Amino acid sequence: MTAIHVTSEIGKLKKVLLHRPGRELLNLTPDTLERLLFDDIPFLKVAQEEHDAFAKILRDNGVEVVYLEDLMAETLAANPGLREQFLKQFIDEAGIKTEKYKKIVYDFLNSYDDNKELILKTMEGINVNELDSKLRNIENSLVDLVSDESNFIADPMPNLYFTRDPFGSIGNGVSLNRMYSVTRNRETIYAEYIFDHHPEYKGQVDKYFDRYNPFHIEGGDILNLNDHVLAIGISQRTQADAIEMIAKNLFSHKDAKIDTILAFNIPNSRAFMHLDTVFTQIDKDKFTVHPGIMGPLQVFEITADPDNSNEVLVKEMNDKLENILARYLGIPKVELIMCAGGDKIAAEREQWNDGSNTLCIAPGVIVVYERNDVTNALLKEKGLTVLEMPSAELSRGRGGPRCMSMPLVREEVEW
Ligand SMILES: NC(=[NH2+])NCCC[C@H](N)C(=O)O
Repeated sequence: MTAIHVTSEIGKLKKVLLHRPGRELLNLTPDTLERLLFDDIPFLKVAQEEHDAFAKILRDNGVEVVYLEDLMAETLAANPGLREQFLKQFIDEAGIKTEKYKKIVYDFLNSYDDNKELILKTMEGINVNELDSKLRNIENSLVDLVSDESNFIADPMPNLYFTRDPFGSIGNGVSLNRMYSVTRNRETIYAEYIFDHHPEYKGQVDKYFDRYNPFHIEGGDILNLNDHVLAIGISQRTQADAIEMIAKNLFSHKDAKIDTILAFNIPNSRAFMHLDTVFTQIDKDKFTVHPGIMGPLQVFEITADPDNSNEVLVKEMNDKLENILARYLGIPKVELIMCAGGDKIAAEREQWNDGSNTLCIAPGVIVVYERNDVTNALLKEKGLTVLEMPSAELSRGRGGPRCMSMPLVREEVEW
């Protein structure tokens, strides 16, 4: 079996990557919420219970659940020399500038013997008070003290439980993303180490995009329609330039099967930050859609330029969304199911709480947030198997079941 294998949004899910929300959520404060992309502070204990319920639904349905923190700890355990390199890179990317502080933080982190504890600490963030005893003997550094907006010498990474975004599985490879925000860009370091050094992934995973590229793209915008067509959102998080770049990389890669990308231009707003907040596939011929995007949505087809491998051909599709999807999926008809049935207020409320953001674990079988009862009732009426998870606290981070999961292996779909 290949380490990564994802050629659809709906094929039976075999293996998925999650991150159980941890102490990083305890380091959110009212002043940092906006910068750290949260709308409120979740109650950690309940958020963890909800997340465990999510993992249980997946396991009960035959999915192997692996955790980011475990893969990363295994990566360090398998490569004893790597800890030093990882810590130095982590410290640099946390924005710690002076040699003195670098050394203090390095020693502090390196004192964690257990690899998993170390990884969880890097995720949690480091408050300057934790280093106090070590700082007592040195002068404070003006550079580090004035450049820090909070007491954190390394910021927490509270968005890590949205494992959908730092990389995206495409066929047997990945897009290792450069993120839109400073706070989330640090998250991709874990995927970089896992794909480069974890015994199961090293040398097995092609990279179609790299975190050091100049343009940003996030996994919530990347949807695998089938083994040769991707949909990618042009959104707050994903730039058109990044899509052209990944298109060229995919079209020229000898092992990648993707020959067409549909770029969905969606309005740039907090509520619609990624394509998957307004649009997910739930069955071979069914998608959930937020009615708010139907007017402004533009779809572009991107294909290889047969005359010039450095260029791509781009064409605007002037047709109804359901017709475009049916054509590229090669099926007669597609049904779009509107969030909350299209009622304006209910649709806006439920979309805000990720009513359109479903995780499909087999054709017609989806995991959803329980709170979106109007949309969920409609999905049941349409014949879907709807697996509901609790969501009072997790939803405060503005992401749903699809955002909280990264499929690593799915079965092929018989179209
Ligand atoms: N794939 C998604 N829709 N992810 C949602 C991520 C939410 C997160 N707070 C952010 O702003 O980045």
